[in-house]
Amino acid sequence: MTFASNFYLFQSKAASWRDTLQMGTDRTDSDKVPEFLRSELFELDQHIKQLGETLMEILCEGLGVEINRLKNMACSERRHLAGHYYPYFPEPNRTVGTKFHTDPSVFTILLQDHIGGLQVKHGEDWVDVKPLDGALVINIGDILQIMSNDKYLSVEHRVVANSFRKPRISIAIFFNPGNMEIKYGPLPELITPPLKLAIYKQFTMEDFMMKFRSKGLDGKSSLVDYFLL
Ligand SMILES: O=C(O)CCC(=O)C(=O)O
Ligand SMILES: [Fe+2]
Repeated sequence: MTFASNFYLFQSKAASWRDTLQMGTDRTDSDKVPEFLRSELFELDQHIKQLGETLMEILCEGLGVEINRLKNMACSERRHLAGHYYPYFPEPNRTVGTKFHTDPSVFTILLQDHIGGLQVKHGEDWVDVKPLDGALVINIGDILQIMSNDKYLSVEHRVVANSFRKPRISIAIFFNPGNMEIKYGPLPELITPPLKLAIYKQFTMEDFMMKFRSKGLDGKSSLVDYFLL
């Protein structure tokens, strides 16, 4: 479990105006998770896992691959929660809530409250993702972009600094692959030369995490670019 107010506070040009509490929700038995919230977190995680796996089936259907393909590659096995708290900031043009980035995950399930501030890049424009009561936002992440060989593209997004007089709260749950032994990359059944060639190389999650840590939270993925063939 970690608590931080920036991705890399000392390397970033601007500090993100937020505090973030992060924890792996697939390891709620760990003594790193305070005992008083272990059972609630476990219950939340069961629901999230089920929802994530249903989404994976739908995404596999969209790709035209066997519906359990992503699940069988352990894509629902690592679940990581980030609880963000964006305090009121009186000069919203001077910094951001969360700098623009794509999520490195397979995908992310995001719950935002009614304050708003999340934006996605559409062409050259930033478009507000307006809060909708009871709705969850699903962000495609870099790993799914690579596994789908660019059929699904990871979404560039950011959060503007919160100029409302109340704090904004959001909860993101990242789904990450959990198998450290196998290689990830474009699913072979999507590659049918000479018409469809693989765009990315195969890599282990260790390679991927090493690259992610060295890159930081910075713009549209040099992370996916790094794995281009
Ligand atoms: O706070 C939000 O709405 C988005 C947070 C986010 O993009 C992230 O945690 O990766
Ligand atoms: Fe994100």
